[in-house]
Amino acid sequence: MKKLIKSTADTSLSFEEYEFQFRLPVVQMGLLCCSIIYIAGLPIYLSLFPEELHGVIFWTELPVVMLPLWLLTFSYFYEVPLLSEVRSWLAAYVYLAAGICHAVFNTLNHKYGTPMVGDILPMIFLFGCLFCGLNTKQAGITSGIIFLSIVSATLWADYAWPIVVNQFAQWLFFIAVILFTNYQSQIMLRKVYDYQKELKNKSSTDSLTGLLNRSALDEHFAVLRRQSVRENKAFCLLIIDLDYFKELNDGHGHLEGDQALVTIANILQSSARRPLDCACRWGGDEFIIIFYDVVYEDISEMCRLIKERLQYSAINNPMSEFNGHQTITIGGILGKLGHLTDREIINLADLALYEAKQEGRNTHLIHTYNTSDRNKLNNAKTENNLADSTSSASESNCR
Ligand SMILES: Nc1nc2c(ncn2[C@@H]2O[C@H](COP(=O)(O)OP(=O)(O)OP(=O)(O)O)[C@@H](O)[C@H]2O)c(=O)[nH]1
Repeated sequence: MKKLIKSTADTSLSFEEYEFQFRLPVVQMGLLCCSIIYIAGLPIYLSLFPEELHGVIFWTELPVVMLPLWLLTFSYFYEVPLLSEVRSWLAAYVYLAAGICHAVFNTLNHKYGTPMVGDILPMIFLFGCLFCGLNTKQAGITSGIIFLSIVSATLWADYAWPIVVNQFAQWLFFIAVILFTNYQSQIMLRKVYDYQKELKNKSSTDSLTGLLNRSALDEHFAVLRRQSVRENKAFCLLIIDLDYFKELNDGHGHLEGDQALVTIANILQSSARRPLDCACRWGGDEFIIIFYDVVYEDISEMCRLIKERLQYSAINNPMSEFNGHQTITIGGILGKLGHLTDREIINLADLALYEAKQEGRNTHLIHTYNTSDRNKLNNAKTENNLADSTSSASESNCR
């Protein structure tokens, strides 16, 4: 059996999971205390009222409250196969059962002189609403039912009115304070969660283009490589470099240069659509895009589409030989790359980019990687470009 994670909550989780992780130590402590009190109280109670070993109170509380409580406590310390929703409903049930048993038995005690069961209700309220991590709605409904059972039992027991009023005021006070605290803690957690998420987004994206930055790419790489090894699937990493970008900056100014970077970033972002695909700004005028579970033909077509879309966006570059349009050069590596390091994969793509630049701009070159030889690149495939058959400059670039 594996112990439940106790580390600080992580914002990649959903809010419900985050809340569960965050409250876990408090819930565990609350449940442990309640379980110990029930266990420790048992011999004391039985030594005071030995006849109860055959009595209704003991034999009702044991299966109805104590065993579920111990099971619940156990499930919060160890990863037993309980769905989190089932665990939450079990908590609501234990709270209800403990509260109703308390109301009924204390009333029986008053009316018929049965043995006392101890005044632990305030603690039960605490454990049910706060420590068991019931959400505010569950806590409100269960507390309301317990309160009604106390009202009915107290009225049925014919307590004197001042006692009844005093008791109701106490329970109402407890319920109000605890529900309010529960609600506030939920709101506070939500704010912390949103804030952490925003911080994480800011620290993982490039402020100019909104694409992932290098550190986010590292995280993505780790997931991607694991998945690629597990599923024995290929993926492709492309490095995209703007051609003569320095000249665009010099000719049209840095603001226009920035706009060109945003345009290409948008094109790349909309090309990486599946969950394990990702687009990232690698730095300066270089971008990385990853496609998971693809074959050479898909990638080749994707490169063609990206270049075509860039051409339609009509960014002008004074140095361009292609109708004055800004162009890009792409180098990539495709294969079952999961066993390589991030650095090795990027170096292989960089090598392809370098070779593509040597051939001339506005091209793409994708190497395919053979897993049988880590040091050898096979089947180098060079492709060409820009499908601008009307441009003589483009034609001269075809190989
Ligand atoms: N506008 C703008 N320019 C940037 C940014 N980051 C880097 N650059 C510029 O990008 C240019 C990159 O120049 P180089 O690495 O020489 O590349 P290049 O001019 O595209 O030449 P080739 O890649 O060989 O075609 C430099 O002039 C940088 O100043 C940015 O965030 N905004």
